[in-house]
Amino acid sequence: MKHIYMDNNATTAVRPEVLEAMLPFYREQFGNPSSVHWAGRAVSGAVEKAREQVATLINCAPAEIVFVSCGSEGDNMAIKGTAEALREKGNHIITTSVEHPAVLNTCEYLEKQGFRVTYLPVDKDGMLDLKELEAAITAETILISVMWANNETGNLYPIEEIGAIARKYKVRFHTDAVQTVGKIPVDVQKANVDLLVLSGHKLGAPKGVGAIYIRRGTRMNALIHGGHQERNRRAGTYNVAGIVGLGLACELAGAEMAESAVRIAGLRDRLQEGIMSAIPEIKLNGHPTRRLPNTLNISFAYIEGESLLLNFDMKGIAASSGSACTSGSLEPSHVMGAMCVDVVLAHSSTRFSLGRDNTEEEVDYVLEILPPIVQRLREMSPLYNRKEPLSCEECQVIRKVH
Ligand SMILES: Cc1ncc(COP(=O)(O)O)c(C=O)c1O
Ligand code: FES
Repeated sequence: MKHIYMDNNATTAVRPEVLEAMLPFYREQFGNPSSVHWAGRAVSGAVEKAREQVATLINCAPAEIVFVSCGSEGDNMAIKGTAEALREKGNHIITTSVEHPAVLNTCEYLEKQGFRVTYLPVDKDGMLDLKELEAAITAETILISVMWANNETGNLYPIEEIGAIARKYKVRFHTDAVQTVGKIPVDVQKANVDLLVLSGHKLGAPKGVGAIYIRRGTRMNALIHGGHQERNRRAGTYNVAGIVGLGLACELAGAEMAESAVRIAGLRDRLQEGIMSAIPEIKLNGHPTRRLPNTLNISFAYIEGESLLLNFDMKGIAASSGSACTSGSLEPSHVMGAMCVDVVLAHSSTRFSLGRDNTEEEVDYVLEILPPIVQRLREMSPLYNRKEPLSCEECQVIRKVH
């Protein structure tokens, strides 16, 4: 059976060159970079080289990069570290209703600690109203946290404009760029961000490593206390091999980005157009143009995203419904809920996220097998046969989305 992987927003394969570069650090170069002897010295240079590679990709100074274990840790550090450090100044945080759980659940945690959080709504395309954002700022606001790209729809948020607003009101600005870095150009100077988070496993580096950019002079509390690594900003023995892998993946992504973004967008558009011309009653979720080059999120009315994925899986195709963190539950995604996608469509939202290894043949294979699967599932669907929208009262599956 063919294996076609179209779930690159969940995770990516480690690039072969990246794995090769990492291996020596599991073998002969096993030292702890914090040690002053030969074994430590042999690897501390590799960590610093990786720091430069990451910094170059996002246009900051190497000293402004702190290595962490994953995107979730970076988001926790950015938000909790700011909330604690600026508690005297104010207790209000602004974010959006479509953030990843790493941000949303951190904000909910802080609400329990006495912080006030504004969750900005989005329109039906999943976009923000910046006037609403500006109006939400008060004298108490200490942080604005808006993701650069949404993991489910691929929507790109106007980070430069939000950064300018944050500057105007002297509010700190954090962006979760886990889905963005490595896919499209990211420049922290142009974007006016103070804190930015990225994650290795989304760009061809391994799982278990990420980084946070902390603009020079940004006062933050640490999340993990212990040794003096990362100039007291993040304790814990370095994941040397992971960090080396992240550094190389960033360098490769930077070198290839222009070419690969165009190629991947071409494949994504071929998939989108093929689906749209072959299957009726579908809806594109997210903004049609302001989105990542690799992401396509479509709802196939009347069918369950989960059953579609199961049928895909049997044909060797890996895609996803909702985000990797929330799929497995039958609740529709909070992102679809925030976009007011109706219940029949929310349940059938399916995400294809392409990557550098996908080919035109793979797209064509998906286009060949998809229409008959959708047709068969619709024929089996009681909703399709009755041709009427489901009311909230009748909804057995969704607890509360609107
Ligand atoms: C937008 C976004 N933020 C944060 C994360 C969490 O990153 P990690 O898996 O490295 O913890 C993800 C992962 O899916 C994501 O898509
Ligand atoms: S349709 Fe709204 S809760 Fe079921």
